[in-house]
Amino acid sequence: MTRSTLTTPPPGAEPPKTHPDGPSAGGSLGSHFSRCFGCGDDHPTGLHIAAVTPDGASVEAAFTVGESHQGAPGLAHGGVLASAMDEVIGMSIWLLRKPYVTARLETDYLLPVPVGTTLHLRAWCTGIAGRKAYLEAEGRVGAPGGPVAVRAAALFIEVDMTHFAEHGDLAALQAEHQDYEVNP
Ligand SMILES: CCCCCCCCCC(=O)SCCNC(=O)CCNC(=O)[C@H](O)C(C)(C)COP(=O)(O)OP(=O)(O)OC[C@H]1O[C@@H](n2cnc3c(N)ncnc32)[C@H](O)[C@@H]1OP(=O)(O)O
Repeated sequence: MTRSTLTTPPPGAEPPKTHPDGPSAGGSLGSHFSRCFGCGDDHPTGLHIAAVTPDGASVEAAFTVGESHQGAPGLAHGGVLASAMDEVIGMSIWLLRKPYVTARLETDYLLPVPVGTTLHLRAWCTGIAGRKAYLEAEGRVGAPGGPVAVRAAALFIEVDMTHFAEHGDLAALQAEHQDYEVNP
């Protein structure tokens, strides 16, 4: 894909080290927050993406484009597809059990995606350099080996829990993840 230097691991980047508390090969990831637009079960209009990890290091999910995801008539909105990419990439970095946020997301749209299409999504980490994580994702039409409709590359930055305390609603996050501490 067309990927900028900002989302390309620099020389010396290390492979990701998955956390022992993360799901093992074949396990489900679950939602990181019930009201998340990408994965939350309680979000009324969200994407409801549910992922598994085939190997403990990458994630896979299926996302069916619905009526509410249209941009042009009958076709998926590009922003919705970018959201799906962001979500599975975020799920894949959560295998490290450290909080990261999206700093940069690059997306290539290779094929139009009609309403009713199931996209088979996959995301993985290509390297870690300090607080920076480099990640990629793809969405294939109809089957895990189908044609690639969307590709993405991302730079995620590791933050600490004060990021959510200062800018968001840490209490809501901790209500679902009692293990998070603001000052671990
Ligand atoms: C606990 C579970 C939580 C799960 C969360 C799931 C989230 C799902 C994914 C999302 O949707 S996250 C929501 C969308 N993203 C954001 O709201 C992030 C908004 N941006 C920020 O909060 C800050 O800009 C950020 C934390 C990313 C960085 O700010 P910092 O002050 O911590 O770091 P700094 O600006 O010093 O940048 C650190 C390094 O990253 C680089 N960098 C930061 N932003 C960049 C960018 N956009 N492009 C390229 N490089 C970037 C920056 O140049 C620098 O490189 P060097 O160390 O080499 O100097």
